[in-house]
Amino acid sequence: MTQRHLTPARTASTVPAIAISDLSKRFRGSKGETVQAVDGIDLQIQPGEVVAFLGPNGAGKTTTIDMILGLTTPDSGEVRVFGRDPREAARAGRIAAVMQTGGLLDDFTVAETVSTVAALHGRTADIPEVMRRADIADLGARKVSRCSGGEQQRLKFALALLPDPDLIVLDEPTAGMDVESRRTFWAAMRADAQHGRTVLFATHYLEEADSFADRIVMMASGRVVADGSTADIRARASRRIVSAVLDDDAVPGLQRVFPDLEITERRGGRIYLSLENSDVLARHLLTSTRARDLEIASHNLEDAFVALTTGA
Ligand SMILES: Nc1ncnc2c1ncn2[C@@H]1O[C@H](COP(=O)(O)OP(=O)(O)OP(=O)(O)O)[C@@H](O)[C@H]1O
Repeated sequence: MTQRHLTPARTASTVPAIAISDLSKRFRGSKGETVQAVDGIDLQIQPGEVVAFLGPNGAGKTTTIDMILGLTTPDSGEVRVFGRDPREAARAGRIAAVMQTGGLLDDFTVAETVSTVAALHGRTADIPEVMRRADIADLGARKVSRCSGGEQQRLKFALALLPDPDLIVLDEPTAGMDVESRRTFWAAMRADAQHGRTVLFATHYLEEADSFADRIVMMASGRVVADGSTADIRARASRRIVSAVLDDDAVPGLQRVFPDLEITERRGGRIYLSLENSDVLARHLLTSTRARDLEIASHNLEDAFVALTTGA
């Protein structure tokens, strides 16, 4: 008997898992106004990366994900998934999604749900392994309606694994779950990603992005406001913020001296600045500019997130 097994390790490929160029999408708001949900983003995700899309409500994460899945058509720009049109990639079983809501039938048991979808994909031989990977092997007899939110999401994760996709996209898969369920969900997902599957997930939780992603892409107001390895973003977040009362006309000079300088905020005549070496910046401000009332404050991850995503 021939059986297809879930691929244990994927071969490296030079084609990006996701290639997004100058992607935009507008909607008509409830009062007839134009909402620029996604505003010209560029992004490449390589095979095997585990990437978190992090951003506040309305940042454009879901709209971007919908375009990656081929559920929404861009107004302009392009999305390619493994070099193909997203719908073609989905038809070829290369991409699967775990969405926040919907998609399950309450009256089915967990096992019935998995077998029905497995039959559709011709993958019934993989059922035990998929259930084990999604950590639902002990829940087979339970009705979907009796499963907790976390168990239902793990079931959806199992269904997403059935076509053995190269890319899994999860849109806030743990929204509303308690800490323990979130941990179990991500442990299952993380173990699976170690086999080389590419994973893109949207989340509001910094801590989740930090624990489970190799790379964080922060979105705000339809734009990518930060993109780096989890370690980079953490380093940026742990930078100190130097603030001072400073005349506006001194700012261009500062930017010439420190090309990497970030202006994180201007409030009440005070300017808030971030540079990798805050000592050098503070010394320069005090000795070479008319800056006064200088303060240096440390920046936690939450503050960094707010500073980066408010587009300051
Ligand atoms: N179908 C639609 N019609 C009108 N406006 C929409 C539609 N879909 C999204 N928007 C708007 O586009 C913007 C981006 O929404 P999107 O859902 O992509 O953000 P998000 O980052 O996923 O937010 P959340 O974390 O709340 O899910 C928001 O202002 C939203 O109200």
